[in-house]
Amino acid sequence: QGVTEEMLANDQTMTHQVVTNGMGRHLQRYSPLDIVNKDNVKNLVPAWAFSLGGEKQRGQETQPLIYDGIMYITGSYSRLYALDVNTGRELWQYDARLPEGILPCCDVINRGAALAGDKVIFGTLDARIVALDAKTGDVVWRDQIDDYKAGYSYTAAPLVVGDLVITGNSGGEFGIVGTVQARNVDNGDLVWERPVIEGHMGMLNGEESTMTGTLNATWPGDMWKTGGGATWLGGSYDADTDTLVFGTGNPAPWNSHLRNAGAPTEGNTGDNLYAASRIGIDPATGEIKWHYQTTPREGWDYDGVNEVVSYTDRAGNMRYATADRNGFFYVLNREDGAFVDAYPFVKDISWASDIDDNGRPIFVEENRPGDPTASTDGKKGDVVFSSPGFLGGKNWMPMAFSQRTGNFYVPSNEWGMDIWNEPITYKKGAAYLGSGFTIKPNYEDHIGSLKAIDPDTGEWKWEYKNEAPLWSGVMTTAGGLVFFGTPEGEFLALDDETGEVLWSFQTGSGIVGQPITWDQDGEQYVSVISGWGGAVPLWGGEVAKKVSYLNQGGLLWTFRLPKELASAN
Ligand SMILES: O=C(O)c1cc(C(=O)O)c2c(n1)C(=O)C(=O)c1cc(C(=O)O)[nH]c1-2
Repeated sequence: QGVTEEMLANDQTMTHQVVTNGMGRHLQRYSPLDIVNKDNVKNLVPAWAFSLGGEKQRGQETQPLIYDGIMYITGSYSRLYALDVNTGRELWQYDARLPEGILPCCDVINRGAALAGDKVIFGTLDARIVALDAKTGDVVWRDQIDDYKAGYSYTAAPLVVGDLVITGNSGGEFGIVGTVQARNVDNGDLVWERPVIEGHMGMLNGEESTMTGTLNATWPGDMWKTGGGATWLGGSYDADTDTLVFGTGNPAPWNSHLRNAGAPTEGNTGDNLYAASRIGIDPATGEIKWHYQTTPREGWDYDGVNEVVSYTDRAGNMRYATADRNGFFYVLNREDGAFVDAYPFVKDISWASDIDDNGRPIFVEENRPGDPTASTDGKKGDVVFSSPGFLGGKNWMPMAFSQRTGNFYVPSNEWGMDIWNEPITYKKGAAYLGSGFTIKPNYEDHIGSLKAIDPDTGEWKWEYKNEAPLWSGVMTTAGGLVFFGTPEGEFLALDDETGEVLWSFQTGSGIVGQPITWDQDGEQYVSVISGWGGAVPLWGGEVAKKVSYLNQGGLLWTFRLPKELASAN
């Protein structure tokens, strides 16, 4: 029988296993375990470590899953490993053996697998989805999400809801079209496909389905055909409203003047729906139920993919929270995705002065990169400094919510960029940006900034500064702890009320993975993968130079609090 729908639904409270990404479908990354607490966390010790081995040590972003004595992790270059959770020994591994010519934009990473019944399912950089027998690693079924030669790839953890496995796609830098696909989890048959760019037709049970919105209302000419909006971080399922929630990436190309977004015209807003948005989807049909666009008229690569966490606020309202690339932390209504409030979560936002009462940004027009056609040679538009930089006030690394404090713990970065636009035309499989950029730190002593944020008021309760940009997931526990890692290799536990460092461990490489915790035989365990990589070393420019001393790696660390040390001082 294996992993059931009931287990997926109750993952947050079934603390002896971890069967969902996000440690529960609400994506709170909050564990009710308090065996490890503020007093005894200093006694946490390594239980075992596992090396992913070989030369393929890069960007390890996985969140481990645990079921029936087995830990499942994915590794760089589309590999999946099953480990004995007691010893860390490898049981089996699957290597997707990627073809030449894959086009991932932002390193050869993977963020994790999904469990369903007796299968473990993951997506690969050549835009395939593979279902394996969870006990043996044998392939049960395999399917193609899209054409890797056109720039499609896949990096997210798939999502399982009932008898469907649901995936997004990557490739926004190549003018692909963002879609969400639902397959039958038993055999991989496509049930529906939902493009998220206006104008494209969807599919339902093999038939063409309704169009996503009104053709051309927000895009000029036929720019929508290669309009981007990659759904590259995957999504989540809100069972309380029976809604799939997916974020969509930047519209393509980056040069906003080619999409009417620079200067909207009569009858064409240049908002470029549904890029840079969050969308609610009906899991039965793939129809869009609601959308909220975080960055209309996008022009800075502010993908709208960041995770949407479901929670209940202090007044008892059902809310979503999401911390966007654009530097604003948004609160939405879970019933209909409607805008409730927005606050800055980084210090120096310069592209917009605020978000108005309708949830629309108040643009600072002079901080939009200029139109190259207005320049003397037509080749380079005006250079502007915008903050945050294109890698975002926060990128993909997930924040956590604490049911104990009611606060969010947001891994953010304080940086800006010089950015300019250039002419570009679409060519299959070629980068489709029409922009150039240089990321710049906003402060001498830190870029990374973990903030405890009260979602009701937007107040920052405390801030932990880190020299390098933060790129790891965050986890909170009922023991009053906030776990996360740094590119410098430290795995840290902070006090959730003060931000004080209570424990740290040097893992040997930069941490860009996502921690989990579970319990077994009355003891609490914590795991995280270490292995520097992802977008920062590739695209960070000046910042990449600053962190070029950091070593690659690939080690899964598991820590434990031995019973005899739980009460010791
Ligand atoms: O538009 C896209 O399709 C797309 C995909 C990905 C990805 O799949 O990793 C990233 C981005 N964009 C992106 O903009 C970005 O900053 C980024 C960072 C990372 C990473 O893993 O460190 N991936 C991606």
